[in-house]
Parts: sequence; structure tokens; C-alpha cells
Amino acid sequence: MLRLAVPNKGALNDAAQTILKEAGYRPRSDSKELVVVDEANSCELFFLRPRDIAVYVGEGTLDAGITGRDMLADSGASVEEILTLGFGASTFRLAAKPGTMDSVKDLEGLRVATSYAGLLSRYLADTKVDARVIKLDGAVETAIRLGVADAIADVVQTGTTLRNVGLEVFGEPIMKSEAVLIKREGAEEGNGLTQLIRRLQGVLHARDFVMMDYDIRAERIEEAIALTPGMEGPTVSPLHREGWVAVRSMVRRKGHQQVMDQLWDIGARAILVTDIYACRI
Ligand SMILES: Nc1ncnc2c1ncn2[C@@H]1O[C@H](COP(=O)(O)OP(=O)(O)OP(=O)(O)O)[C@@H](O)[C@H]1O
Ligand SMILES: O=P(O)(O)OC[C@H]1O[C@H](OP(=O)(O)OP(=O)(O)O)[C@H](O)[C@@H]1O
Ligand SMILES: [Mg+2]
Repeated sequence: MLRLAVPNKGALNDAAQTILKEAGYRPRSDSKELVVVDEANSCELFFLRPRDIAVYVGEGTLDAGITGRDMLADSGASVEEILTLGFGASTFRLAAKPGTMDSVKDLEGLRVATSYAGLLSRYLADTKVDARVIKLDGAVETAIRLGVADAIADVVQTGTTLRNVGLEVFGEPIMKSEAVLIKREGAEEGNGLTQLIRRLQGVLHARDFVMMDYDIRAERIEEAIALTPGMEGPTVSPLHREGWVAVRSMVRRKGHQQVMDQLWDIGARAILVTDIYACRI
């Protein structure tokens, strides 16, 4: 049975549950349920704090887990990324009062508050800056105002939290993060995990692509195929109309309107776009 760790709360919780549900795994019935046994898929889902997930997977007690790249870097656990999941995108950055700092070098001898002490300490060591790391559990943006730190290092997504407390990012981004599927470094990928990966890839493809159908005169087919090459070549079928063919092809969702315009310009008609509900590529 596959043993999988899923974030039980926080920024990744909703999206992680949605992608697993779309991949056909049993959702939990309420937010207090900590373990879901999904007999039909031969899988146990353990709802854990995102910060702890890399630790469980690294120790080998769980086969795989969903967490943020920044959290697994912070944990130092022996885990590897198997798949990026297309949500939870954020950047891990330094911030301070506007106009006070320009680069990480300005932190020499100062205090930096963060809830990612492992990640920050490694970055300071790599950049050869001697600063004191103040480890806090969350809401680190307030630490400067309360006099506990001179700067902070935290997750930034929209930047709203920083703006609200009057802080500004400075220096290079420390890390770009997103939600990832992880397994223990070097561990064998069992059947359950292979199936999970294939299903998640299917969901990601179904989200990324649309299905496009259109009719076009047979002599323009090569131009049309250049615009909609599909995954392994589009399906071209005869149309019950002399000199015309029907084409069906997967097209990237992003930019599909431009593709429709270009198809129209070369004479395609009856261009239909539909969502893909599920797929295996
Ligand atoms: N506002 C956000 N937008 C996108 N991703 C985020 C955001 N905040 C955190 N994350 C990402 O989500 C992951 C989990 O962080 P989260 O803040 O949910 O955990 P936590 O701080 O341990 O939990 P909590 O905030 O509930 O105490 C991290 O990888 C982080 O990069
Ligand atoms: O740039 P933004 O869109 O404002 O998002 C970033 C904020 O989101 C996270 O906070 P969270 O809600 O997880 O609280 P926490 O600091 O207590 O973890 C993170 O720690 C930042 O504070
Ligand atoms: Mg948080």
C-alpha cells in the first residue's frame, strides 16, 4: 500500500487535496481527519504539517509526500523531488525597512528573523555573511517592528504581507519555491507511486491543455498542423464535404485564442475548444 503525506493545513492544503481528488484518490471527509485509508487505490493518505512532511519521507516511514521546495530545503532531509505540481509558487526573500539594506552583505553582524532557519543559515554561510538567525514560528514580518530583528527572510507571494507592515525586499531571491512531490533519496519507486505519478501527470496535462477541433480545406492541412501539432500528431478525418477534413488536436491552454485566430486566418472554420477532464499521455 502506498503511504502518502499531504499538507493538513496552510497554503498548500487546498490545492494538494484538489489535485489528489482529480487524480482519483479518496478525499478526506472533514478537516480533522488525519489518516484516510483509500482501499480502492491501495493508498493511505496521512495529513501532516507541510514542514514535517520532508522529515517523514526522508526517514522512509512514508513513501512520498507533497510539500514546498523551500520546506524540504529547510529540513535538510534526504529526499528528492519527483514532480513539480504547478501550485504553491512563491519566492523566499530577505526584507527590511525601505532604504536600509541593498544586499545580503549588509546583514553582517545583524539579526535576521525567519521560520526557515536551516535554509537561511545555509544561504548566509554560502554568501560568507556572519549574521545571527532568530528562529520564529510564523508572522516573522512583525519581528523588526518589535525590535527582535534587523531584517527578515520569509516566503513572498503577492507581497501584500510585506507591504502591510511597511517592509521591502532586498538582495537576490534566496530560492524559488513551488509544491513538489517528493520521495526518499534513492528509494525504489513502488507500483503505487508509479501510478500516483502517472495520474498526477495526467491531471497536470489536462489542466495545461485544451482539445481543439476544426474543419479546414485539405490543401491547407500542413499549415494547420504546423499550428496545432498535438502530442503525437493530430487526428485528421475526412469530412462529408468535398475537399475538407476535420482535425482534432491537443493545444496548450495558454495562447489557445491566438491559435484559433491563426487557424481562422488560414481558412479553418467550426473551431471548437473543450476542456480535457482527464488524460494519460
Ligand atoms: N502566500 C503563499 N502563497 C504561496 N505559497 C505559499 C504562501 N505561503 C506559504 N507558501 C508555501 O506553502 C508551503 C507551506 O507553507 P505554509 O505557510 O502553509 O506552512 P506553515 O507556515 O508551516 O503553516 P502555517 O502558515 O499554517 O503555520 C511553503 O512551501 C511555502 O513556500
Ligand atoms: O506575499 P504574500 O502573498 O502576502 O504571502 C506571503 C505570506 O504568506 C505566508 O504567511 P502565512 O499565512 O503562512 O503565515 P505564517 O507567516 O504564520 O506562516 C508567508 O509566511 C508570508 O507571511
Ligand atoms: Mg506559513
